[in-house]
Amino acid sequence: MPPALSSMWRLCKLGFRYEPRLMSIAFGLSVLAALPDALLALWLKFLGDGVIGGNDRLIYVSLFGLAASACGTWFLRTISTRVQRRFRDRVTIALESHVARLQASVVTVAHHERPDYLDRLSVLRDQVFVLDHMYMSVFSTFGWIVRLTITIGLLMSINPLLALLALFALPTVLTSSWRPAVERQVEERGAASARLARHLFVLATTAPPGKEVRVTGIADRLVGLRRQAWERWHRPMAATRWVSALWHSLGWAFFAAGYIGAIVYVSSSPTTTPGDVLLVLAAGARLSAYIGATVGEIGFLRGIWMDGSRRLAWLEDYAAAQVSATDSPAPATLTEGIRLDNISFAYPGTDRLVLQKVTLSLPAGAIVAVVGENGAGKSTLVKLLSKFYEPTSGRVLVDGVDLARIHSDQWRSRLSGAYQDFYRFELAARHSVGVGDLPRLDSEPAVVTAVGRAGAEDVVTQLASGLHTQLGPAWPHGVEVSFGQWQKLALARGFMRDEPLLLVLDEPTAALDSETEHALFERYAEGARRDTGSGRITVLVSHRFSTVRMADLIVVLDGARLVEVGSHDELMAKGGQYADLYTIQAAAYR
Ligand SMILES: Nc1ncnc2c1ncn2[C@@H]1O[C@H](COP(=O)(O)OP(=O)(O)OP(=O)(O)O)[C@@H](O)[C@H]1O
Repeated sequence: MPPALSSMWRLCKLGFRYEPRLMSIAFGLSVLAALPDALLALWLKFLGDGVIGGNDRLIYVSLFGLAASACGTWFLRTISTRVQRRFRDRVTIALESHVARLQASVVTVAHHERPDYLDRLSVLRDQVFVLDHMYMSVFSTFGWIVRLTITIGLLMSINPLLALLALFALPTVLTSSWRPAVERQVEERGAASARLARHLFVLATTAPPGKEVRVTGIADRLVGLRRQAWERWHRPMAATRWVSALWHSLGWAFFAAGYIGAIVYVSSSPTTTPGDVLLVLAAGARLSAYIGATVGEIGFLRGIWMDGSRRLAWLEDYAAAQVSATDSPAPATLTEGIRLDNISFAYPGTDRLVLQKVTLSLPAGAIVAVVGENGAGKSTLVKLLSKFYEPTSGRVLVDGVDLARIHSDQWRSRLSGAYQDFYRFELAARHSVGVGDLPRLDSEPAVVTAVGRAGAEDVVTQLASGLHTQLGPAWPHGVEVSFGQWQKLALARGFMRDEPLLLVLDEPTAALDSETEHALFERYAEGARRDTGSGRITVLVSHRFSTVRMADLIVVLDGARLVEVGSHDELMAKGGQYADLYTIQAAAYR
């Protein structure tokens, strides 16, 4: 089966899995609704022959048929529309949840960071809300095919040669199935420009970048850049659509010629009855309408819905391919620690190594600080430890077991993290913190403890309803808090789990002043050293040496390589890169 058809078939099966009964009824009704409509030409033939030949029985049969067709069409269409609406509502929710679940199930974060994947995902995100139309399109296409078959059968009952009329419609079928595919290719080629145009629009019109947009006076430039990006997408699209319109017109002109020829041919035959001519006129006219509708529906199917289903199938396959073979459970405690064994890493889709041959032991129970210039690879190291990516070469060993073999979900449930680019969960404050440990989302004592660990009590005290305050001004009774306050709440979220094996703190307090950060980590380090049961390793990325110096082990990265490892005293005594950086920063604070 061609890939587009097989992905559409997968989407049909998905709809059937979620809504088997509604889908079957909606499909059945669509096909049934085709019958009375298609038989109209036959009733007209009976009427014509009955009137001309004075045959009352034929007249009554035709009148009854016409009435039944009209009522049947109306009745079936009304019920079918209602059932379809219900099916579409329900299947849309099911598909949205399916896409959201699939995205979240991908164990790596490459699909959120690679431009080529982002383009596919952005188109899929837009399309998922309209994928329900695909089912309607498939049902309608079947309905139109039933109409077409009956109509061609009726024409052939007058003269088998009239079946050739359908051949005249072939060019329209071809253009309608080929052109949308070409249009989609052009659209996909321009997807990066379309995404840029949308991004620039958001940049120019939303609140977060608002201040900098005004201070820098960049608004006009953004508008200009957006226009250019939009035109880069739109110009080739518009040209492609013009060419499509031209091909469609030529196709239809060819069919019109065949239709006129058929009427002339039938009318000139001596055996033809007036009813036959009426049938050819009605059925021929309907044939063009049916072919137009079938072709239009197939065009839509190919252009939008098949394409959407192909993207969905891609996401399903991608998510499935990311499920690596894991056969080891995550350990309950760490005894030895984590070892990076000759790790090198390049981000997927690139070939520049951002970590090169890093070998390093993080002992169980240790607090490890990672320092280095911007872009040295600190966050990347954290991502590898979190299993957001697999190393390009080398291994991460957790108590001697390759992290690649440890079940990703289990490993994540043993992790905690707070990041510089934290997310603002606009929920009630207690939930915004509580999502850090979902099973205890509603446990207020657990949230209060986490808030205490992060030194965020002052943030909560200032909220009108304390932990019950809704965060985010866009929500009813929602309040805005400062960036630093958001960051403290994010840190509290990272501290929600009581016994993580690995706690990663990737510049989580960059918005706090250095004394507050220092006091916070001093308190944290004391607590962590007392609690030696789980063997928890804390990895802290920071540019502040006053905080870094209290770590048990300091790792210095420079240009993707590990250059120094040791305690503060050891590294100072060595007089290397760490000692230089520490001395410069200490002098600046003096
Ligand atoms: N998703 C990505 N795709 C491709 N390259 C990336 C990606 N993320 C980071 N990089 C590159 O990897 C290198 C290391 O980045 P990383 O974020 O690990 O540095 P860092 O030491 O944490 O820097 P900083 O102190 O500025 O946070 C950088 O050169 C960066 O450009």
